[in-house]
Amino acid sequence: MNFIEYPDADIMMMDLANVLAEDLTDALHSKDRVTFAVPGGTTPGPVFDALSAVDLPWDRVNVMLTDERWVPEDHERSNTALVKARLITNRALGARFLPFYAPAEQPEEVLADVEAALLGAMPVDVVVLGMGADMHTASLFPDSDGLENALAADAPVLVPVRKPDLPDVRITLSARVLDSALRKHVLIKGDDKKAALEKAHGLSRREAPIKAVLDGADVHWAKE
Ligand SMILES: O=C(O)[C@H](O)[C@@H](O)[C@H](O)[C@H](O)COP(=O)(O)O
Repeated sequence: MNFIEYPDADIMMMDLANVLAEDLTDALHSKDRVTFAVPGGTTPGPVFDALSAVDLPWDRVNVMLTDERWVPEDHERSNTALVKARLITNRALGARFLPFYAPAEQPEEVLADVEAALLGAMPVDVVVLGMGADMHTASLFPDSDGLENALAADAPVLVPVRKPDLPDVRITLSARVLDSALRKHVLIKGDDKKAALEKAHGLSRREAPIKAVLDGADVHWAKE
């Protein structure tokens, strides 16, 4: 793990957008199409804004989430809506978005079809991940139903996750899929998340799921 500290969050967001543009360009030198996985949440928006303005062959880029809340795209908590509004726009409008959500009460009803549509885009070439102060990443939440499956060496590509304190069911790329990405970036802000990352080193993957993706990852941190 490579920990990179920035003087402020704005500089971090711009720098990460530039690094991601380089990573995607490098990946595109050796593949016709590349796959880019991005998180939802409140942190990555400014990176998406900056990256969407970069002149890349976006029509050769598959974009998918690291995880999604099981809600329709018009729901305020939809990560799909966030990515379509702030990343797949401007010069990146031509990127191909591969959705995780499909109209069904529960993800298990459509999981096989959703996952089948992703297989052609595997493996993930470049991934950006967030992290919570509880040391979750994507939707790999400690003490959640689905975590064991999502952490398994033979896990499927997508895993449903449920936890009583989550407002909705989640669907997440499994740890093995996230960890196998060629380039891994973790984007975090604030002292609480820095402390959580330090605490994670002494814990298991079940207690601190972020540990499942840290080998070889660049962690980008700014105070605020
Ligand atoms: O669906 C999501 O919310 C994200 O994919 C999730 O994994 C996020 O990255 C962390 O929860 C951090 O969220 P913040 O950036 O809002 O702190």
